[in-house]
Amino acid sequence: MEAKAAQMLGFSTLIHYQGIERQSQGSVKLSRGFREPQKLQALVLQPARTSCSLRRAAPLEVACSCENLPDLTLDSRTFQAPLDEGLILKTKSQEIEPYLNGRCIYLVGMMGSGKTTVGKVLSQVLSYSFFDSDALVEEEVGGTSVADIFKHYGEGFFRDKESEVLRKLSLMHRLVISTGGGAVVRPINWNYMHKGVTVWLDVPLEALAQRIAAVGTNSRPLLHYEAGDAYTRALMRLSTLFEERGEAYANANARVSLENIAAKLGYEDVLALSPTAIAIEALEKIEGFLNGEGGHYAGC
Ligand SMILES: Nc1ncnc2c1ncn2[C@@H]1O[C@H](COP(=O)(O)OP(=O)(O)OP(=O)(O)O)[C@@H](O)[C@H]1O
Ligand SMILES: O=C(O)C1=C[C@@H](O)[C@@H](O)[C@H](O)C1
Repeated sequence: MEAKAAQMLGFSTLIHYQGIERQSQGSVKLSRGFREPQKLQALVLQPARTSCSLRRAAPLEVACSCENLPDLTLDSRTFQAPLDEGLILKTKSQEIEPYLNGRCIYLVGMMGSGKTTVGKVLSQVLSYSFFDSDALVEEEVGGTSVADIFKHYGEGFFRDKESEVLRKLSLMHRLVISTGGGAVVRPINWNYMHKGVTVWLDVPLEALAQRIAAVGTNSRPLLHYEAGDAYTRALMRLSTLFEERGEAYANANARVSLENIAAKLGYEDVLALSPTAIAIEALEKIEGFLNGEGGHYAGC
């Protein structure tokens, strides 16, 4: 099945993870089976803990170490595998979709963590509908923006509306929901969200601050205080919020750490990760959760 998948994805070579030695970041040594440097378009397969899983091929520097051949290091750019993330995403979503049984996916995470961006990708690939709970609150309050709701009615009023929106959503199926960054603070909201599968997008605060500084804080009232440049302001406020909420996010069924994805794929900067790469990781983590639920899902 793995060979078929590699062929389907257009890779000429399939390398099992056990057959390579990691040299340094982004570089591997092929320990057997490669007699000479070849023009590889390699798919590296790394068995996931719970089921076989297609790993994205990171840029590879290939070194040959067969008998009679000196180790050779080849230019990683020459051997960078084409990355059909879209196809991997589709394959993974088709694998797990039946086991979700229509349960909704709730994305939780700090402001700017990508819940909306990644949520839309997930909803599309799972053929689910997408909802943003902040947008639903705005509708409930006659089209008033979140910033104006905070300003005119206060945070408590907003939180009540948010809980009401989550209660209504918990009665529905086949939705991906981007929740408000603070939805995790009220225990009652977890009662609603745990009707589905909850996924925490865990993004380093510095990266969040960079994203938020780029778009401004006007629509994010809880970030709209401190003096200083936009990045420092956002970082200070995010740090305080995260101290209050870190534990609450950890209630989610699955944690998607952008730092972990970046390390796996050989990126130095989490901001370089595409929404698709993050969505693939989210599906893999959801798969892990479904596996742990009591053997309902055995993967491939
Ligand atoms: N993987 C990504 N690559 C590039 N830009 C991204 C990525 N994820 C999110 N962004 C950008 O970061 C900003 C915040 O993302 P998004 O609105 O999806 O986050 P959010 O978690 O829904 O935020 P909030 O809770 O504040 O509504 C947006 O400008 C979005 O385009
Ligand atoms: O982190 C938060 O508390 C918030 C995040 C946004 O999504 C909005 O729900 C609102 O601005 C509050």
